[in-house]
Amino acid sequence: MIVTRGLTKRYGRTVAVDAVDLEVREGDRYGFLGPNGSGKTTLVRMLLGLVYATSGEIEVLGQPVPKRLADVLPDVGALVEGPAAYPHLSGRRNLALLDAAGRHRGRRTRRRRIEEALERVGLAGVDRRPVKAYSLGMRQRLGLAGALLDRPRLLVLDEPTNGLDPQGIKEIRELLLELNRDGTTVFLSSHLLAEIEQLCTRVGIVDHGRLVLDDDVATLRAATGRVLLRTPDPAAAAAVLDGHLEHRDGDHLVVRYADAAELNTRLVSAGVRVSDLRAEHRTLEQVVLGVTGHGSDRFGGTR
Ligand SMILES: Nc1ncnc2c1ncn2[C@@H]1O[C@H](COP(=O)(O)OP(=O)(O)OP(=O)(O)O)[C@@H](O)[C@H]1O
Repeated sequence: MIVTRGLTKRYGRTVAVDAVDLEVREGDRYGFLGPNGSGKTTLVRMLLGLVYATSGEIEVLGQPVPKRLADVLPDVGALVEGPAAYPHLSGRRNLALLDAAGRHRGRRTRRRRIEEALERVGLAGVDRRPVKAYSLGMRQRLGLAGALLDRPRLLVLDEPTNGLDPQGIKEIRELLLELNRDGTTVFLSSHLLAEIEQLCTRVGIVDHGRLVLDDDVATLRAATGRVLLRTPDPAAAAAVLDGHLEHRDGDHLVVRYADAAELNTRLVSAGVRVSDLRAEHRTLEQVVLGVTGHGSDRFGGTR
């Protein structure tokens, strides 16, 4: 759906995007994660032909960009850096103009397309007030509605939840999940770890313009081989688990054990009561820390 090879963008001495090889496959929910200033917006703009690369290649939907941009754009819904809209017109009017400018579709069905798009982004009840009276969150939703008018195969979204409150973020996440279930590939950039962790199937981590990691979220979050255990009988548990015990703090035990279910059986058969037991998984934050040395202070783990 998206392939880049050696994609580079320089602004004078600043290398905003540095030799990025990216591959987004059909059906992915791909999160492009990086701290502010790491080059996310520049890369997104290059994908959409808004900025020319200094060097490297881009393919979107199998076509070279920017060469075949006109063929590609009708199938791509995009939202970059705060959506543009005519501030003195209503949201519906803005969508009508966008729809008219898009690929040739019947005027008679325009109203339905607009109402459907507004409905999907939670703006169905919006009145006639001009966009300049909208909150940032409403503008963001309107931008998304615009990106959905064409029922795109691919959505490219730069920080789509910027300016939204937690409820708004959740709604956008659910919307993107639903669109993805219906077959839309989603590529989004974000500096929010939690957002990527909750939404994405794949993650690319960018730091100072370089792609430092690109993998399935499930692989990154694989079990560590340790089990976190809580028991009212810690001494008895420690005796049973001789050789496997890594750490003990009161009734909390950290055990090196590959199979959590088997460990549970072993404890219970030995008469050790278990109040909590779970396989430990790496968090995305630990993964990010491992490859960049930066934690959620730079990545915005929470809002
Ligand atoms: N038009 C430009 N002219 C000069 N430098 C630029 C330009 N656009 C971006 N840069 C520089 O390129 C680097 C990457 O910027 P970019 O906006 O792509 O990062 P980002 O990860 O999207 O950050 P943010 O989340 O803050 O938007 C930064 O150092 C920025 O200052």
